[in-house]
Formats: sequence, structure tokens, C-alpha cells
Amino acid sequence: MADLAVDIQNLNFSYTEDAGVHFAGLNLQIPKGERFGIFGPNGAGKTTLMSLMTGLISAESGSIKLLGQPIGIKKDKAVNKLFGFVPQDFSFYQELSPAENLEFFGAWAGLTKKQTDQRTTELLEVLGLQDVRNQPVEKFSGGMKRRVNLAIGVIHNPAILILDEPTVGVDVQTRHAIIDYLHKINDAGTTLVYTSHQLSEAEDLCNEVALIDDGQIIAQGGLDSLMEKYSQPTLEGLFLNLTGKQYRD
Ligand SMILES: Nc1ncnc2c1ncn2[C@@H]1O[C@H](COP(=O)(O)OP(=O)(O)OP(=O)(O)O)[C@@H](O)[C@H]1O
Repeated sequence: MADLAVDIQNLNFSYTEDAGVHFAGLNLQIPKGERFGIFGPNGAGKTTLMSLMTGLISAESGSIKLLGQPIGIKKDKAVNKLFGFVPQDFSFYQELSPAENLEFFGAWAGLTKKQTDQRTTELLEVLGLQDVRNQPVEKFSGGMKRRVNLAIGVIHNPAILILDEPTVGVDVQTRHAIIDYLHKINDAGTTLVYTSHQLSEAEDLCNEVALIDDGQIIAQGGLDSLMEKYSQPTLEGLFLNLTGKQYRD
């Protein structure tokens, strides 16, 4: 369906037969324009699901489509231009400056030099990195590095942005700036697929959520309607109610 940003049908995946997360016949549909949160305890399979969605790893069977196009591992596939990915681990060259990193990743995403320069100026301005645009990233604070990581994920103005814990380890100012920026690009049409352990932050960002545990979706729906359904005033309460209180690591 053209109105789905993400369409996962009957997905089967496991790392090995007896270790790691198993997805058995997983289905997940995310409509275009959503701010969609994927939540679950440590080891639930959130990062694995994002790696499958972005073609970093391949499913054993089933299908994953982004805006109607099957995801694949080939670098030149048109579907790869439809999404941006902001991974949990920093994905840039530490010894390069933000401008140099964006130049590299802009070219990698297929932008012309002029397009990359324009996007670099816009993004460094909006993410508060203009003053350090030519300094090596390795000297930056954690918050600045997170903002560089985000700028790289959106350099090509993707229709879908997939973010794996984009605010881990940042201060309140950077958290606020990142969430604010994500709202802005969502207002302009970008679908967001996001995961975080910061559930209060997720409440500020997401309008629809899926809770996953042990490779299975155990609840999915609008944030407000799920909280009402399970009589929980917060996402944290909902999370504990559905996944229990025992440690998972
Ligand atoms: N490359 C791998 N090989 C084998 N097992 C793996 C691999 N990567 C992850 N796993 C295992 O698969 C399970 C799911 O991991 P994943 O990182 O997807 O969980 P997560 O929900 O993102 O967890 P967290 O909240 O801790 O980031 C875990 O048990 C993890 O140890």
C-alpha cells in the first residue's frame, strides 16, 4: 500500500538457532507521516529490527518494504535513498570535521556538491554546529557528536528517518534540540521510526508505538489509546505493565 512508510510482512529472522532474538512471522505496518516509537526491554530486538529495516542484515524470509519498495542490501538500490538511519553507535569519521563528514556522506547519498554544501549549511545552523563546522569531531562533547550523527542521517532529506536511541548520553539542551528538530522534519513530511529508553522523551515525540518483547509485538497503537486501554497514565507505566519488572540483561 502506497500510504505505508514501512510494511513488514511475515518476517522470519534469527542470529543463530539457540542465541539472540528470534522474529517468527513478525508483521508491522507504519503509515506515512507517523512519529512511530518502537520500545522494549534490553535485548527485545529493537536494534535488530532496525538493522533489518535498513538492509544492514537480511531476513531469512518475509518481506520488508519502505514506501512500497523492497529493502535490499545492494548499495545502488533506489530504496536506499528513501530512508536515513541514525544508528546508536557514532557513524562518522572522528578525525574529520562536521563539514567534511557531511561532504563525504552527502556524496555517498548521491547528492551533488552544491546540494551537499547547501544542506551542510542548513543542518549545521539548525543543529548549532556552525561555529565548529571545520573542527575535528573527536574533540566534541557527546551532545555535539549526537547532533553530527543526526545531521549525517538526514543529509539527503529522506522520506523516512530511522533513529536508534538518538539522544543517549546527551544533556537536556541537546535532547530538547534534537526532539524539536525531529518534530520540525515530521511536520514537513518525514516519517519517523524511533527507539529510546527515555520513555518520557518518547511521550513528547511519538504518536504511535509498538512494544516489543522477545522478538514479538505485544502491543501496538496510538500512545493515548494504549495508555487508556491499560489504565496507565504514562508510557513507563504501560511498559512495566506489559513487560514486567524483572531484569532482562
Ligand atoms: N550479531 C549478533 N549475533 C548474535 N546475537 C545478537 C547479535 N546482535 C544482537 N544479538 C542478540 O539479539 C538480542 C536482541 O538484540 P538487540 O540489540 O536487537 O536488542 P535491543 O532491543 O536493541 O536491546 P537494547 O535495548 O539493549 O539496545 C540480544 O539478546 C542480543 O544479545
